[in-house]
Amino acid sequence: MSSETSTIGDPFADPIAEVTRTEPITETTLIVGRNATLTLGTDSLIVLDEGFAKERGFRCCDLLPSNSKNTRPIPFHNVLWANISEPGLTIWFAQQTSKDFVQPTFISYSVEKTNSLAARTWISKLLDRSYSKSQRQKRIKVLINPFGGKGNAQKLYSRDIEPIFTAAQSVIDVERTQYRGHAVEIAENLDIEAYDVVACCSGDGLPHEIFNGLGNRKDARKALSKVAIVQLPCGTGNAMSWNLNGTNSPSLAALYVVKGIRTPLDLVSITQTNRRFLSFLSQSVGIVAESDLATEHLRWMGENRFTYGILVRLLRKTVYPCDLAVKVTVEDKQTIRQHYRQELDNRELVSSRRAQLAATESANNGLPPLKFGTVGDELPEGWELVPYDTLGNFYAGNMAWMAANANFFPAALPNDGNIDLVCIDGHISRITALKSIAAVESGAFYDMEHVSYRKVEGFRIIPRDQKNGYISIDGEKVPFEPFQAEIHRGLGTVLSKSGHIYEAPGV
Ligand SMILES: Nc1ncnc2c1ncn2[C@@H]1O[C@H](COP(=O)(O)OP(=O)(O)OP(=O)(O)O)[C@@H](O)[C@H]1O
Repeated sequence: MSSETSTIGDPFADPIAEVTRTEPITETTLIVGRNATLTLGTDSLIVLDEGFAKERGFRCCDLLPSNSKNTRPIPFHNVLWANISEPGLTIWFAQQTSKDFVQPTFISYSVEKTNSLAARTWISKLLDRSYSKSQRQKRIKVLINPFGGKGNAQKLYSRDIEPIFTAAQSVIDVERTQYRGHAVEIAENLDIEAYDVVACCSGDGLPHEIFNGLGNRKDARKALSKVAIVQLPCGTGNAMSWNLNGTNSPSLAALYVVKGIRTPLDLVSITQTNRRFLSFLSQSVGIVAESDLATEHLRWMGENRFTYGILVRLLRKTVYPCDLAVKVTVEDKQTIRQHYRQELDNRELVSSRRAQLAATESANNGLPPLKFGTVGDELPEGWELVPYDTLGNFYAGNMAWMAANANFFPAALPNDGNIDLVCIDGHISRITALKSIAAVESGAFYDMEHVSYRKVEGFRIIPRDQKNGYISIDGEKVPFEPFQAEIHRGLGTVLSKSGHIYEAPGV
């Protein structure tokens, strides 16, 4: 285990020291055997081996792209582990065999006894460069939903994911979920001192359950800040993996978990009747919820069932009347764009990306108190219920991509303390409606005049004049009843590629 994992004292301190290693690296080249050297380059380990030309002395699957006859680069990002033992020095790395697939392999060289101290020092520098800010040898609780997606999560785990974790010397503990809601119970009872990560081999359903299980605990805030929740995409909806790692490939996602940077994630409290629960992805009322949840009978259509559901409703000009009160933080698109662009260069520390705790609150407390109360309370001061008689689409997002190619919330940020809210009137022309669908994919959606896009801290929505309808929270159906939402800045923790933005194209 890396020596950087100590969190003694402040339970909200990130276990990964937020330091940039600036020590000068004087010895970057290691001579291995008579005819080979290993050099730490700018982004890659450069393997120079006279034997490559003859294909001798290089004990690996040997499918690396070749720079020259004798030289092969291995990007630091792909280096999983390195060690020295009796036979010599071995470096494990994830080898890209196609655009969407990596698999672990290794190179191995003998090292002279007299050179072993230098080799150990060199390995330590190699691992520093390969892991940078990411924690090494993460302790991972793996959850597999045997029924996720097409029911092949177990197969994907064994074939694509586990070998990467093992080669990276991760400490793994695997459990299969047995029934709906099982992951909530697992998170409620998890020994949070024993794990750094909960990795869900599933769609977006299991991460939703884990956030909620941790949120139900007496030490919710500590648990949510200590344990990072990640998705290894094995479901039908894999929005979490798309947003945080830009991929739907289980093996690439596994590599990103190994190299992931701890990132605080805003979470949203939802109150409905007497219940309070957490949402990490989206809340929708109307067309999006209905197109997803009311088309279960069309599962045979695959991903097209959602588009089909939307088209049918758009052509019928379906409306979803409601009363809506919103606590807006940024109203106009140009200011939102500036807000987003500022974040691109923001290298703020993990600790300051979480909401500050009031001095009186203990780190071990449960969920933060609700600033705006519950849906059953009087409207908070300054909020006003506005009737929306012809609302067509109410869609609130905490992440950008809602599915592959569905970048509904291009200005969404992991921890800016805002929910992005899109509202569209249901009486727009059919042509405009159809253009909007195409625009979501092309990226032109945000700037369309009829698309209202706001950043908000909370909202209350009261559907009316409809007997039955659909409300979707993170893709899960909840009762068709009024609900209120409120954001908590950086309450949760995930691992991401960048550490501060989503992988979807922004604004
Ligand atoms: N063994 C199980 N039997 C039945 N349901 C389960 C089991 N394990 C997990 N679940 C439930 O499956 C649901 C969907 O999970 P997940 O998101 O992983 O899959 P998905 O393929 O994206 O599914 P969906 O398309 O239904 O959202 C979750 O609500 C979870 O509680």
